Amino acid sequence: MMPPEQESNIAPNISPAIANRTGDAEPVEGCPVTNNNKVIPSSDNNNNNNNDAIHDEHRQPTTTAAAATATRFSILQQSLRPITLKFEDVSYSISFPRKKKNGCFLHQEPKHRRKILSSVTGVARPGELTAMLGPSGSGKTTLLTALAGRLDGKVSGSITYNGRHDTAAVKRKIGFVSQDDVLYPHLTVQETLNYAAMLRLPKTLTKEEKLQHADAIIAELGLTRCRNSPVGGGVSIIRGISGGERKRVSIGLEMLINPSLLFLDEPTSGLDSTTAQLIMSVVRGLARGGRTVVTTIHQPSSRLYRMFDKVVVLSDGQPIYSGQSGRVMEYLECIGYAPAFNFVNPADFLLDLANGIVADVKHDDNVEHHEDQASIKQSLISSYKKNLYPALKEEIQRNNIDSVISSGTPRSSDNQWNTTWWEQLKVLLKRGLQERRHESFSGLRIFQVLSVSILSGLLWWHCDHSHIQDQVGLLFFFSIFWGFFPLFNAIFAFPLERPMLVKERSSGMYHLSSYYVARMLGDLPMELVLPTIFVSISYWMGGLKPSVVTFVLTLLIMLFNVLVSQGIGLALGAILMDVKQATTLASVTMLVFLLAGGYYIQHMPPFIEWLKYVSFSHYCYKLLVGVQYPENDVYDCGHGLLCRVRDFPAIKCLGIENLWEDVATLTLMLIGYRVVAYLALRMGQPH
Ligand SMILES: Nc1ncnc2c1ncn2[C@@H]1O[C@H](COP(=O)(O)OP(=O)(O)OP(=O)(O)O)[C@@H](O)[C@H]1O
Repeated sequence: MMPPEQESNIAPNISPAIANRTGDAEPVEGCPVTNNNKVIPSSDNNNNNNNDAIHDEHRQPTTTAAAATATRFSILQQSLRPITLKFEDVSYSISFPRKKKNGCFLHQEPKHRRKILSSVTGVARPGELTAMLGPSGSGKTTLLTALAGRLDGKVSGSITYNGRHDTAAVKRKIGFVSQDDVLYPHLTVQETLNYAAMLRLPKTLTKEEKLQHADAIIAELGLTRCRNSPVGGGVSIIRGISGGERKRVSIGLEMLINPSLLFLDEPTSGLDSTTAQLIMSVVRGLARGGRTVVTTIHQPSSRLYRMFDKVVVLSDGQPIYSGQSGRVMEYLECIGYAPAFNFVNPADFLLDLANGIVADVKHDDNVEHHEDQASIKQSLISSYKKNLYPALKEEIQRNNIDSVISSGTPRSSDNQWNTTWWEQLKVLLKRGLQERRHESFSGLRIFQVLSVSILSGLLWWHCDHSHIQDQVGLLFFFSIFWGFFPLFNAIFAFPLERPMLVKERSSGMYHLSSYYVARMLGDLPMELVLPTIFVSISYWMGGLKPSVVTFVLTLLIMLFNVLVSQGIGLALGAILMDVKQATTLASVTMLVFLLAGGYYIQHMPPFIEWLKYVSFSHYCYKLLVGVQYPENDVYDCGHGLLCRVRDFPAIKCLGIENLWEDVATLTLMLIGYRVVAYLALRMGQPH
């Protein structure tokens, strides 16, 4: 292992041979292919040089790209810190509740455990591209997520980064490209990378340098042509850039920080072979730049397979090979699984074997061959344990000593946020407003509010002051409509943004509090403008008190109501993180609040009367009525008599006494629900 000062001076484009400085493992008796320590220049690997250039017809002239790349490297070169990833006996299980029969568990334990990963061992070094192969469901994604320190639940075994177990110290040096592209669909490619650059690049860089860096990535990934197109996709399936371009944007987001350790989950899934080749060339170029790159891949072509330096092959969560990609066939031949043809794609051959299929295996009379799939898999697992595992362990043990000596203490900058809290808030707010501008002021929403306000204005058209019952009906409608509407909008906020939040928080991009405040502030324009339009129309059409002061107070109460209702929606969404469940619960809650609001039932049985005290609609309704009908307000109650409005039965039983108490209760609710939403988010997110 290199001394630290030597490590940190590795230029981004160092050769893998320089990056790999480790001792040689002893060959294990029986099979010669056990040297996992070096990138061996096999004929396969030599061919890879042809792939280093990115063949992209959409790329900018090389001079632009080269200049941009030079800028990028000069800005971030010092942040590249080679990381050796070692994983030893990594195992992972999940537990499921057992099915009940006649109310009883079939087995003694109420849960059963399923092993997903079993004792996976390997090493990935700077400059190397390591691929995880295996059939679908073999545990590749689980292993990748565990290695990136992002797997929920307990992972047994040891995972170290330069000999250290602590992911927090290297969190911001790790890039993770998930299988599904988690991107904002309405932002353009340029905006996506610009905002990420503003959040992820160190505060030592100026805004211009950050944007310049984003430009360089766009050029380098051949995204210049589509830089101003929306990313697309998402739940509403917006038409945007192609799947391959979207994948490149995802990779670009991770390239921005010049990660020392890059994980990619099936970066080529669903892409044509040329685009897959292009993406893997980019990935390989990143590895050759001194990064440690680990990727899962489903069914690589032989061209792609040749790009890998190492492979880890899984079968039902158990490793059957872990080592040099170029020597896998030699190893398989040695353990009696020689291919029947000369030109076989090693990846196909490996996947067949991992599935327990030996159709393409040369028949050798001297070697005993199992027929059933389970025995074949078992035989491969046993061979791995006998031939490869001891050498891997020995290599890890030997290098552990070097790593501890060479890794030194983590840099203080590794644990710091890249940007200040205020900067995060500003960028997140701007990004949120830009992303949600369509949904916030969509024509449909405006139409919805306008039509309901005009309809209610017509229904209550110039309602006479003596028709108290009708007027309080309009006020109650105000409080209920603007209780439902913002609540159901707010419910979607966190469940829909969860994947993005988890992804960005896992990368240490921002404080949860800055995100939370930005999200709340970002929603305000829509939450406040629409009710203002509504009240302005319905109030005057409905013939409520023609006083500007009363109108303004009514509007303020409505806006207050909207904020409280939004808080409940945010809290329900954050607690349940499931739109369907949250919507169901919200409907029940609002129904209860509506019934207990004080309009429909004036004399509730005492044992259930408490419901009205938790209903924000009740307080809002009381305030609206209190403002509309001051203490000494009178109405014509027949026979030429004038009666006090507050003595009207529907108002009297509301018990309007001290309106400030209602304001205080609503304020408590306003703060309380938001605190609950924040705490629920915090508990469900990476810290
Ligand atoms: N949280 C979970 N709950 C239930 N099953 C899980 C969970 N996580 C993983 N599994 C199961 O573990 C196995 C491995 O899953 P994983 O996603 O790692 O496989 P994979 O090799 O990446 O598959 P693919 O190539 O299809 O993406 C699968 O059978 C999957 O169903």
